[in-house]
Amino acid sequence: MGKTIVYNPLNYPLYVMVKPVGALCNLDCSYCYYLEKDSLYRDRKINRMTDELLEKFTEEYINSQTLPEVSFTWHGGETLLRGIDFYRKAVIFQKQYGGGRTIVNSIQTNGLLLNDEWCRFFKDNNFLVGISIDGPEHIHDRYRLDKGGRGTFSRVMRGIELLQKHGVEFNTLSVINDYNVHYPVETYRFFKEIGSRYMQFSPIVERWGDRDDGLELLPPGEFYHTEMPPWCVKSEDFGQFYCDMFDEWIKEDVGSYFVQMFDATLAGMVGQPPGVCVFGKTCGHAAALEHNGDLYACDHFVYPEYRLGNIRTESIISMMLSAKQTSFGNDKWDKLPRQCRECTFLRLCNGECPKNRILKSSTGEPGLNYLCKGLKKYFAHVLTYMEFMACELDNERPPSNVMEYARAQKKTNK
Ligand SMILES: C[S@@+](CC[C@H](N)C(=O)[O-])C[C@H]1O[C@@H](n2cnc3c(N)ncnc32)[C@H](O)[C@@H]1O
Ligand code: SF4
Ligand code: SF4
Ligand code: SF4
Repeated sequence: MGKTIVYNPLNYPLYVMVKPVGALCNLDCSYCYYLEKDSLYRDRKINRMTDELLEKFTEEYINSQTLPEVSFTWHGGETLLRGIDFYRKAVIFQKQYGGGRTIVNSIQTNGLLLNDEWCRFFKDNNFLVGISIDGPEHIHDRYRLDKGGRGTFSRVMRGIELLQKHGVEFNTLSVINDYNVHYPVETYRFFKEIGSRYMQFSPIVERWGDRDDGLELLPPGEFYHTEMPPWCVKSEDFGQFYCDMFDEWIKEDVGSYFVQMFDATLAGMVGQPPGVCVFGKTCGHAAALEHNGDLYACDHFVYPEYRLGNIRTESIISMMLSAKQTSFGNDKWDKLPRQCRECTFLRLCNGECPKNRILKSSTGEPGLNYLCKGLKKYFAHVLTYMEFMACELDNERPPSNVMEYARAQKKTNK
C-alpha cells in the first residue's frame, strides 16, 4: 500500500470485530440491533469493505501485536454476503503479513447461505463458525425471519448439517428474548441434540428512542422516559432461565457441554478472567470496524459519539489507546454504583455490560444493570455448586465431580 509504516506493537492481544458488509443482511430479525446501523452510512453507494481496505487492516492489525497468535473475528450484518472470494483474499493477506504467526479466524453467520463450497473453505482454513439459532423451530421462527417475514429455522438447520458433513467446528449463539426465556430446558436439550457443545446466550435489552441520526435503539446514559420493545427479556425471567438450564446441565453434562455463562462464573470463582467481556472488570479491548474503516468502541456501541476514528487516517493502536477509548473501558469499573460495589456477587458480575446499565440503584444512583435482579437470582442459585467446583479445581480434581455432589444434595433435600 505504498507508505512504510513503523509499528510500536502491543504485547497483549487486540480484538477488532470486522463488518465486511456493514449492516447489510438477508434477514430481518425483529430484535436485531445492527440492521438500523445502515442509517449511519445512507449516503454511501456501496456498503462493502474493499479488498484494499482489507489488506491495510490485515497488515496493521497483525503488526500491532507481538503475541504468537492473532485472532480475526468476522461479523455483521450478514458476513457471508461479502462472498467467498473476499475471505479467500483475507486468508492470503493473513499469510502474507503473518510473519509465521498463528492466525485464528471466527465468523458469525445466520447460516442461510452456507453451501459445500463455504464449508470446504472453512474446514480447509480452520475457521470457527458461530451459528445464530435461538432454539427449536417454534422458538427460532418467532423472531428470526427473512425479508418476506418467513421463518428461517429449516434453512439454518440445513446449514448446520452441511457444517457437520464437512467436519467444520461450530458453536451456537442465541439470544434470550421474551419468548424463549420460558423454554430453557427445551432449548438446552435441543442444542445438545444438534451437536452444539459450546453454547452462548445474549439477553435482549434494548430501549426505543428518537435520535437525530435516525437510530432508534438507544445507548445507555440517556435517562429520559423510554419504552422497551416487546421482545426484550424481563430481568427475573432471565435469571430463572439460567437457573433452570443450570439444573439440567449439572445432571450429566459438566465437562461435556459448555455454556459460556457457567464457564464465566466458575472462572470468576477461581480468580481467572471470565472469557467474556460482560463479566470482566473493564472493557475497551474489543472494537468494531465498519466496512468503510470507521472504528467504534464496541460492537454494541456503534453510535457516532463512540466512533474512535477511521483506520485510513489513524492507526488502530492510537485509537485503541486513545483517552476516549481508555475512559470508555475504565468506566465499566469506575462508574459502578455503590449497590454493585457492595454486592456479594461483584467479583462474578462486575456490573455486567455497561450497555445494559439503564436503571437507577436503590439510592437513586444511575448505572445499575437492568439484569441485576436476574443476575442475583442466578448467582445465588449456583453458588454452592460453583464453590464445590472451585474447590475441586484447587485440589486438581475434575470439576465434573460436582454432578455426584448435586445428586447427593438432591437426595438429602427429598
Ligand atoms: C448482529 S448478528 C451478525 C451476524 C449474523 N448476521 C448472525 O445473525 O449471526 C450477531 C448476533 O447478534 C445477535 N443479536 C441481534 N440483535 C440482538 C440484540 N438486540 N441483543 C443481543 N443480541 C442480538 C444475533 O442473534 C446474532 O447472534
Ligand atoms: S441475521 Fe444477524 S444481522 Fe441479520 S437481522 Fe438477524 S441478527 Fe441481524
Ligand atoms: S460494552 Fe459490553 S459488550 Fe462492549 S466490551 Fe463492554 S462489556 Fe463487552
Ligand atoms: S448482581 Fe447486580 S448489584 Fe451485584 S454486581 Fe451485578 S449488577 Fe451489580
